[in-house]
Amino acid sequence: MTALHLAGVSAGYGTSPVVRGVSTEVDSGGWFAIVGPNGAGKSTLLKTIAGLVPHEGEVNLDGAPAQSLSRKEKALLIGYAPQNPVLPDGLTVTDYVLLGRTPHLGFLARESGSDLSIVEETLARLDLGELAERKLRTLSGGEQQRAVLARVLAQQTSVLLLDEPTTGLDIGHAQALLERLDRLRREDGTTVVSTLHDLTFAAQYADELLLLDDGEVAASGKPSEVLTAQRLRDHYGADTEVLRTSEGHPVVAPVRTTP
Ligand SMILES: Nc1ncnc2c1ncn2[C@@H]1O[C@H](COP(=O)(O)OP(=O)(O)OP(=O)(O)O)[C@@H](O)[C@H]1O
Repeated sequence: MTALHLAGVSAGYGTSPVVRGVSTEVDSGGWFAIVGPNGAGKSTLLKTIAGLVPHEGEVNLDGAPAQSLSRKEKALLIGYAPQNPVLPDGLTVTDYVLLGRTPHLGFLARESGSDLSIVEETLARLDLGELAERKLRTLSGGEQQRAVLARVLAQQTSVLLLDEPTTGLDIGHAQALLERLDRLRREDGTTVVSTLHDLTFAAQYADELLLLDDGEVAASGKPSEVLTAQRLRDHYGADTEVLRTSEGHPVVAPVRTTP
């Protein structure tokens, strides 16, 4: 089943669109990574899917045009974690992650014991259990990033839109998070759409990559097809070698050009 369908999507902030003519499909339970150089329009495309930037063309979620869904319907379907979220710094980690349960509550209803256990379990999974009662503003950058992802995971949506989810995370926490997302899609059929600067991580976890450059699709397909040294030179201006792991996944290694 198709979780996300884009046809001829153009979007931006003013009169001239930042993203132009993007068409693609993402299967339910798939992992789709949007990659590309700084300013290519990756975050804009993700915000467009989340309904935060006006667009032309078709954005369909689970077969329904995104514009036809109410705010609540969208919040039950899509969890969106922005790249630089504004954090309400007076809140504790637990209270903040509980906000992810809001779409599941009835009008004026308070969170139930089951909402609290979902939050507790999510915090434990993201290695935040010991920080549960800490104020958000006292957390390190990587801990805050994990709290933002915990809020989105606690929302328990079928589609996750994650803007650079591994930014600020050390290699171990980044890997643990990506593994967690991978398990979610395998066990619950959650669809993951993420931007990722780390192309080696993108190649390990995503089954499809969309390479954006200057707002347009420069290439799309399996990571091993998209990630070539020539493309990385053409679109990032980077000198790289594309190596392979023992399992055959591409590893993008930057190569020093000066002697
Ligand atoms: N709110 C905004 N108003 C006006 N222009 C914006 C806004 N947000 C982004 N842009 C512009 O749109 C273009 C694409 O930005 P976007 O954040 O989508 O790129 P990106 O590929 O996610 O970049 P990065 O890798 O640096 O995070 C950039 O030129 C940026 O300056």
